[in-house]
Amino acid sequence: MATDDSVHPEARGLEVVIRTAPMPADANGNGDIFGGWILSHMDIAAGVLAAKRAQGRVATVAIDAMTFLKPVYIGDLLSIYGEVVGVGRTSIKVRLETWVERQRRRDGSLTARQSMRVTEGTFVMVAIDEEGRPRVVPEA
Ligand SMILES: CCCCCCCCCCCCCCCC(=O)SCCNC(=O)CCNC(=O)[C@H](O)C(C)(C)COP(=O)(O)OP(=O)(O)OC[C@H]1O[C@@H](n2cnc3c(N)ncnc32)[C@H](O)[C@@H]1OP(=O)(O)O
Repeated sequence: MATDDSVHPEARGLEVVIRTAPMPADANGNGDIFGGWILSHMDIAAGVLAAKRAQGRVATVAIDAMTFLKPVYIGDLLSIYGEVVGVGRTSIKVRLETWVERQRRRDGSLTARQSMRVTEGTFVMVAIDEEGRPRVVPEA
């Protein structure tokens, strides 16, 4: 996946997996959105894409190259885009980008609408069976 900040993922044909709006309860002590909140949504997004590809249950085994590029503010509209970038015997690699649409500054005052990439990361998901053991990813 290209990581050119100037090219929106929708223009690159990536699908939005999760779209949500962070709330004041999701903020950290600085008033920005807690990284763990964003990460948990990315984990779910990776799970959705991997579960579709695996045609069933998956578990996260590793998160690689996770980068928080810019803070997320209360009032942002947050969208997670992603795609499957690799399939092993039992594992599926999903690359994700989180983007926000912003109309308010950190202090809540209105600003011109902006769109920016705020995180990126690669999640390794494993297809698992009913007992939680790795299973072979079926042919696409
Ligand atoms: C039809 C559907 C509609 C869709 C609609 C459903 C939507 C539904 C969405 C729900 C979305 C929720 C998504 C949340 C997902 C969690 O939050 S899961 C919770 C957190 N994760 C866990 O608790 C997992 C704990 N770990 C484990 O249980 C075991 O380690 C695992 C994952 C089963 C793997 O078992 P293992 O014996 O270690 O397996 P092993 O054979 O050594 O390795 C398996 C594969 O992983 C790779 N691997 C292992 N370790 C690593 C590592 N550190 N780095 C990279 N790769 C690794 C191996 O190379 C291998 O890959 P392949 O070569 O086979 O491709």
